[in-house]
Amino acid sequence: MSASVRGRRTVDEAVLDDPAAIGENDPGGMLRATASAGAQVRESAALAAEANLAVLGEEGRPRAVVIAGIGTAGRTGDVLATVAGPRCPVPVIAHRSAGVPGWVGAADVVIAVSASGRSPEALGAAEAAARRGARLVAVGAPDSLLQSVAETARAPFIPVPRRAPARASLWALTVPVLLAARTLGLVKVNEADLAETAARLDADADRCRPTAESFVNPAKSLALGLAGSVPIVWGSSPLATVAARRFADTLSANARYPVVAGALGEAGRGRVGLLDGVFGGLVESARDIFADPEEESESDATRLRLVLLRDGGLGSDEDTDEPFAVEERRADAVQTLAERRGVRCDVVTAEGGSSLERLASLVAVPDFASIYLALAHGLDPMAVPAVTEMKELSNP
Ligand SMILES: O=P(O)(O)OC[C@H]1O[C@](O)(CO)[C@@H](O)[C@@H]1O
Repeated sequence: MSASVRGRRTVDEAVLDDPAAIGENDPGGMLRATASAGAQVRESAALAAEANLAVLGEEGRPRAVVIAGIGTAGRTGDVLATVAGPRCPVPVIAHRSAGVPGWVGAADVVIAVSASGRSPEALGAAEAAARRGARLVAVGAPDSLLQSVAETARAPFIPVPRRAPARASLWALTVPVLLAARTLGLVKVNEADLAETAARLDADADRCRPTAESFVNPAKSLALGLAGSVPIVWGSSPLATVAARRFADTLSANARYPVVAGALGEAGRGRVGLLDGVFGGLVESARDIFADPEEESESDATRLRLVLLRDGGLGSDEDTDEPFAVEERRADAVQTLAERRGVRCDVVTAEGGSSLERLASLVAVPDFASIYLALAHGLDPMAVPAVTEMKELSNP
């Protein structure tokens, strides 16, 4: 095994109630970076206001919008698509490979996003957009390659200060993307929505702070519930599904857990079968509820743990693909299924008036939970040796 892989196979719960141990296990300050989510919203809104986004709107409504980027930068495209909603008059497409789709031309807008300002995917897309005469806007680190490509193309650039790793910059990258789309008339995000989203992220960061003990800290208790399990994260609505996929991103990169994540509507037609299987109903039915947990070998068995992200449904039915009642019935049904099989289920329910705030309320606690789960395993949530080695081995 590589010397760079460290950590404990089982969790040490005590670490989570020891702020000093938390600090030692998080030398890069991933918790602090994540707690800046609300500040990121405010800062990026101010930076976007300084950029000349108005030029984007001068040529009117585009034929399509492509958001080009990879990893967290790519996730911002999914956020825009869900905030724009099914009534958005033009297609909003998250594009995750280098360049742009073959059909992109002068009638379209490309938003190239890269936290470092140097991913080949975002750079390739920005260059291709400029070559094809598409309107371009770029979002990423100041003084980066992406900035110079945008400047050469005379395209607006929003300089987002870099916080490594990129996954700690979700909100800093997302807000400029949303505000560019607002200039194009595709989303209705207003100043109050941004302020309320930032306030919600601040409040959740406070509830999830390292000094709040596990029994009052929703992120620590979610993390401990997931310990040793195979998490399944399903979102009840398109918006909740973006949050579910984000949780899979952070659980994988921060805590290094394998995750099944997706939309409950889709999962209900196939993947829900997981609840019946080896890691679901079969292992739970073999559990002897009277056995001493210390001695019971079955307690070591790997189990599923369902995390259901429920959209509070405060948006009007007009803004959703499916009636809210259908999503609610489906979410109730999967909870019943899990209960019947003894599969544990955590539920996070969205709060807030705007879709952006509801999304924030489904992302914040899981973001922190992924970090606490890493810390309880003795893993540094920030430094991921496999990602670094992957880059070393695959770069020419
Ligand atoms: O946003 P960037 O800097 O383009 O990076 C893209 C992705 O690549 C990574 O840096 C991993 O190589 C991720 O952390 C990130 O989301």
